[in-house]
Amino acid sequence: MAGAGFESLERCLEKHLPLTDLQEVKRILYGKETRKLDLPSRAFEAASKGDFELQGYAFQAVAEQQRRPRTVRMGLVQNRTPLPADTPVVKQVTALHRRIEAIVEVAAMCGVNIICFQEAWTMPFAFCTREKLPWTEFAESAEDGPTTKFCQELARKHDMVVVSPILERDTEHGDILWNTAVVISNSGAILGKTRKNHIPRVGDFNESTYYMEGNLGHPVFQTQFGRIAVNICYGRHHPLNWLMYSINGAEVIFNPSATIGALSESLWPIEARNAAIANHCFTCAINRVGEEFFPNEFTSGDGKKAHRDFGYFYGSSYVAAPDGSRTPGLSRNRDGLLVTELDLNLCRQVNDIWGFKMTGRYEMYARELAEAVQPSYSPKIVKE
Ligand SMILES: NC(=O)NCCC(=O)O
Repeated sequence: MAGAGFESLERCLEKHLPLTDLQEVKRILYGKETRKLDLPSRAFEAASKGDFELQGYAFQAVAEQQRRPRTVRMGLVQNRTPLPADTPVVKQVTALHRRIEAIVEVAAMCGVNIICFQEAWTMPFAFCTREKLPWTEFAESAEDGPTTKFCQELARKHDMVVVSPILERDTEHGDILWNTAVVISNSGAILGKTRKNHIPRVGDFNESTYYMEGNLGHPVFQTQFGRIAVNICYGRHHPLNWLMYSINGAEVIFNPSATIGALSESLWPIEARNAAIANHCFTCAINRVGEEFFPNEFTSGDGKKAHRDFGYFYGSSYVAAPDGSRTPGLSRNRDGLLVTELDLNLCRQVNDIWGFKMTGRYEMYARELAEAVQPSYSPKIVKE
């Protein structure tokens, strides 16, 4: 399994393929080419000084007669946890706030309107350990926790919508924990929150030890820069989850994630991209980077020896468009900011061409699914 040594699929192709082959391979693998964004040189300088990657691409839509282009810029952030997992909790959170603050400064230089961080961005991904303390101490109120306050400051300062996926402690409902994304308007007001609907029970992703499936449905947030939704990590394996955000009107669906190479790397380029195609919307797939080590050994329930690491988080964050095109990914081994310019008019344009909403036969599936979930249901298998 490749670790930090393998930088990215794109670099590998660029290194080994002759230019004409590369163009054809990219056309087939990535769809219509995304234009490189002309970002300010001071942004690249700041990124280089801050030791993170900066890439920018634009998706284009056709000019329409009756609608002006709805051009917005998204920022996707992927990062390592800067301090070891056994550092005191507040120090870790503060270090992550400082790291993100620096990246958001660069996003602001690049004119980003909406920024999204990775899943549970204020903490190491400690759910593999199945231990409660100190990990549950990373949980915060979505409404007035220190991280939400920090993000409100960022939003006001930079006139930017901030999507902040955190471990939430809901003090109004028995102090229970949730895997939540807080959506903060560019005014600094909290627009609302949304919760992870599908909880993994796979490999070391022992997340059901900590929280349950979300109970807020599929909210879509109307921001000044378009309608957005958040499908957190493992939710990307569930096509109906994407569909419901889309049915509620999402034009852009973020997928803040934490996933490792051994489990999902070959699925990663497909799932969010397929969701963009199937739902006539943009999707933004974000993954964390690097390795995380925990103080106590844990087993993975696979008969192998106990260990202290989670595996390799492979970054590779990218954006996919409704026409099936996608940006190259950020690297597998560095912190990064991916800036993308989208014309949201592309969603309706592709809908008019492919018509998946029109041909989706949702009433047929609603009826059949309603029958299929009844305990008395038996599969309709035709036998000789
Ligand atoms: N964080 C999370 O849900 N990870 C599950 C693994 C995956 O979906 O790739």
